[in-house]
Amino acid sequence: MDLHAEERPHYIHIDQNEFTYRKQKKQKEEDIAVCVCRLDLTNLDNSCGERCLNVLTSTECTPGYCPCDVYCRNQKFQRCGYSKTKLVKTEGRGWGLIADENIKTGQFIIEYCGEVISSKEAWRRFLTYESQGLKDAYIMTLDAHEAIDATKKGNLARFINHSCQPNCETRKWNVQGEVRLGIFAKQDIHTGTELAYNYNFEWYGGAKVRCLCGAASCSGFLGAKSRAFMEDTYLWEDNDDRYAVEKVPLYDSAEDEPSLKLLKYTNSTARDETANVTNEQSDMELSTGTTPLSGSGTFVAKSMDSVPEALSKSETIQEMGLEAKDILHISMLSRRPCFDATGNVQHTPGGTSMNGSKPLGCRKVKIPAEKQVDPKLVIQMLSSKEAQQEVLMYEDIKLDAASELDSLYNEIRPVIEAHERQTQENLPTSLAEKWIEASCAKYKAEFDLYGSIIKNLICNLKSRSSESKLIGTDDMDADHNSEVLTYLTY
Ligand SMILES: C[S@@+](CC[C@H](N)C(=O)[O-])C[C@H]1O[C@@H](n2cnc3c(N)ncnc32)[C@H](O)[C@@H]1O
Repeated sequence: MDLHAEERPHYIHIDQNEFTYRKQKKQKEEDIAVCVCRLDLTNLDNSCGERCLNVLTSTECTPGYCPCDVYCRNQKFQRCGYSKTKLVKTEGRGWGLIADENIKTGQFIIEYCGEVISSKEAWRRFLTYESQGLKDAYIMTLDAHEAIDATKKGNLARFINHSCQPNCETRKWNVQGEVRLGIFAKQDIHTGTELAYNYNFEWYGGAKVRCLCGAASCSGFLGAKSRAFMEDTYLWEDNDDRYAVEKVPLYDSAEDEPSLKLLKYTNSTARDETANVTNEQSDMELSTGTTPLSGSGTFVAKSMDSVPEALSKSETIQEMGLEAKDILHISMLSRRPCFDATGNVQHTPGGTSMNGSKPLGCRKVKIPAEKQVDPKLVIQMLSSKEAQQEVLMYEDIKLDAASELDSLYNEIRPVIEAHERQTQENLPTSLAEKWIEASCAKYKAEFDLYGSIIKNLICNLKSRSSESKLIGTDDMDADHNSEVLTYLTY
């Protein structure tokens, strides 16, 4: 570092996160993800490269368990495999970090290290630092429950400044059971270029810092989309039209984040094709933003980790007419098991981005009604005993699968409650696997039941119409057939 000693910023350098409010997790052997890469000493570039199953799910290989052994290239966080960077003094933005080599798109630059603390503690520290007059803020969100504070202890990543048009981004990786925050290149970066990422969503820095990034699309403030910005009741400076209320950007998490529409479970009649839901309370959404609750009936959670937090909002859930297990069920089944490119947490819901959408709660949502088929009624329409027995058998299997899933939920409940008390234990992989298996079994049972109903109704229809042609009772069967056809249309 080309700095005079007296100018050097004061902080304690650490290479690994420190755990001050809880113990670091010890990964259980059964939870270690082992990839299927093959060590090829003649081509070491293949050792846990971009096609490694762990790399694809943003999980680092665990030393001693990777088939590529010491040649594994997927342990960059653990081995501090950083890009070369240099600390420099910027104009107006304090210290900053520049690239000290050419960096390629997607390249890991550095881990954001600091003290891992609870979100509650993060807010407490943020207010304390602010009251102490600390100008620079160094607390970043890790997940829905935790943050990293690099104010007193950290590494060079703490010097990376914010830009509204950044060349870097944050991504979360799973390293031996802990989530870790890394800074990655969003584009090719030439040596000597300042590194910057967008602090939005992740930053505990308040709304009072004017952004000097100089980008044409600059939002005016640091963390303009952060929770702090939205909640802060700061009195704007007089005669400064950058602080004019109408110029303060409105935050709509749906514009930036993938979201998942949760369909409300309805007991609507089979003839209801769709329901146009304008009632705000019927519009429920899981998205990946950090804002906890925005708008009545809108439910925003950050990640799989947030589901339990989401569940604790029991009032909202009751308003929605949803049971906690329904939410867990839907969210668990709709996750992609990887981190997304925008740096959001692993296992984000795989919904679509909703650019240009109206503010939440005002949108009209077309929700298809769930159609109910009663197998007992279907059985009455079937003339063959075998057909009736087959449908009954599949119905039994479906009921068993549903009750298996319900009882498994009771096993998962303590983990959810632990999350709510913030003494969090992650859901053990074995239990998560059981849940997925039980969910799949239930879907298969439903598929088999409805498949059997369709097949037997069609056979019934065909045999009745050929019989009635033979004995001339076409009209008598017309009513019955139209009833069957109604069911088949469902
Ligand atoms: C994580 S620190 C970055 C390193 C900091 N510049 C330093 O000297 O230690 C975040 C602080 O840097 C400053 N900063 C970062 N990006 C900025 C920007 N685009 N405009 C103005 N200030 C910025 C703000 O004071 C912010 O609280």
